[in-house]
Formats: sequence, structure tokens, C-alpha cells
Amino acid sequence: MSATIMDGNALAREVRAEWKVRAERLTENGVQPGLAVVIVGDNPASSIYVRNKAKACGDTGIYSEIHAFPEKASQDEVIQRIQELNRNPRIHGILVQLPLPRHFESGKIIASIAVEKDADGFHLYNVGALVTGNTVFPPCTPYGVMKMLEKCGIPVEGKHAVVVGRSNIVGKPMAFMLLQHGATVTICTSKTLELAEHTKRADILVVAVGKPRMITADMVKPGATVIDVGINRLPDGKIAGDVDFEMVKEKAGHITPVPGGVGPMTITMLLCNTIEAAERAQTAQARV
Ligand SMILES: Nc1nc(=O)c2c([nH]1)NC[C@@H]1CN(c3ccc(C(=O)N[C@@H](CCC(=O)O)C(=O)O)cc3)C=[N+]21
Repeated sequence: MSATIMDGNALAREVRAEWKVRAERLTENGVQPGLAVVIVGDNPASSIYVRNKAKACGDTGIYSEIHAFPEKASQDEVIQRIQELNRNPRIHGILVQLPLPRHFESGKIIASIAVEKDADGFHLYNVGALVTGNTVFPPCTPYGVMKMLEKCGIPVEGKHAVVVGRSNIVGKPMAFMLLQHGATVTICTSKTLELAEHTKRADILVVAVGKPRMITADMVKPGATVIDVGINRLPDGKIAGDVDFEMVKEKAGHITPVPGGVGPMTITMLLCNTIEAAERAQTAQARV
């Protein structure tokens, strides 16, 4: 029996339709949700991604601005722009596209984003909120994964989840979100010894390492849910995930493809966080 494919494009459309109603309600009340995307340098992958985000905003009724800086921009001028965006009432969400050029200290840039406009959930305050179970803005990729599990009716509570990858933007927040939902969580890295011994015990396996097809069928428990966060560009130009999709889909119960899996959900959750931020701004306004 072949696994059920978790269609990220279809799920993303569904979630966007639900949230679009909320964006429209806000707009009717005079507060159109607004997102500012700050991008430094001209990494072609980032530029495509930023354009896709702007388009997704338009489709969902969100106002968006792109603030592009040249590679050689100074850290101070970027921080100054972020501070302006922090004060701009049209903007409810601010995203600084990562990675930044090497001469930037990402921590300082992220710290300059107003906590209540941090649509990526990367500010240390929001990281702390997530870890303590008081999440405001869940980081978009793990948030998208949780939403996919929910939409596909995959239970998390009591299950053994294994996360492979320990990045601050995917692996770590993913592990804490699964934990918050009652999973027993194992966090592995690409360096974990006997990795298969861990992954084989996973009811839910989330892989975010960046090594094409590193998860093979022998590393997966029959019937498991396999979530592939990896997006690797192969020498022939094709895109592959961290999971050997063709082989693993014969063994898993549910599996996400790449492309068309977690990626479209990531962009969608950014839109949700922006709408959420606008709703909170409106509520705060009403209280004054
Ligand atoms: N501050 C910040 N926040 C981010 O969320 C962030 C970031 N910086 N920097 C870059 C990464 C990468 N990322 C992707 C999101 C969606 C797709 C996506 O939708 N991919 C499609 C198409 C893939 C393709 O064809 O290239 C898919 O998987 O189907 C890809 C990559 C968000 N990132």
C-alpha cells in the first residue's frame, strides 16, 4: 500500500481561504493587514521567494511592501528602516529574509523588529514565548507542518515524533511545537550516531537537514507520517527533498512531496501570522 500524499498546495489553498475571510473583515473595519519584507543582497533564490510572498499576499487581501537593499548596505541603515516599519501603522508584519550577507549580525537585526510585528516568530521574546507554551507567532515552517498534521487528521498527542535537524528556524521550534501538543520528542542531527535506530521509532518523522534523499525506506517505520522540509537543488537543476520519496512512499502511511509539500504551507502561515498581527493591533487599538 502506497502512502497518502499530503498535498501542500491544496492544503495551503484551504488555509488561505479560511484566513482570507479574516483579512476581509479587518479591511472592512478599516485595517487592511500589511506585510513588509526586507531583503538584503541579490540571492536569486531569495528574490524568487520574496516575489512569491508578495503575490500570495495580494491573493489573500494583504497589503505588502518589499524593502530591498544592496548587498553592501550597512547594518545601521537596515535597522533604521526596520524601526520605521515598527512605527508604520500600515504594516502589521515584518519579515527579514534570511540568510543575510555575512557582514550582518542576524541577531541584532531580528532584535530590532517590534515583537508584535514579528511575523516569522524569530525574535527572542517570541522564541521564549513558544518554548514556554505561550506562542504568539509560531515560526512559519513548523507552524505549516502542524497545520498539515491537523488538516490530515494525524494525531500528535502520545505519539513519538522524531525531528532530524536542529536549526533555529525549523528543527528546534518544530520539536517544541510537537512537545506542546503532547508528543514524545526526539531531536536528532545530521551527526547523530545510528540515526536509523531513532528514525525507525518515529510515528511522525520530520526531516530538515538539507541533504538530498538522506532518509531511505529502511529508516522509516511502516505506516509512519513522514514530513520532508528539505529543499535541495540537484546538479541537474531539479529539486529534491531530504527524503527518498519514491522508496519511502511505499512504506509510510502519509508523506509530503518536495516541491508541493511544506514549502507552500510556509508561505501561507506567514500570511496567517500577518493577519493575526493585524487583528491584535486592532484589538489593542480598540482598548485605548
Ligand atoms: N525570514 C525568513 N523566513 C522564511 O520563512 C524563509 C527565509 N527567511 N529565507 C528562506 C527560507 C526558504 N523558504 C521557503 C518557503 C517556501 C518555499 C516554497 O514554497 N517552495 C515551493 C516551490 C519550490 C521551488 O520550485 O523552488 C515548494 O516547495 O513547492 C520555499 C522556500 C522560507 N524561508
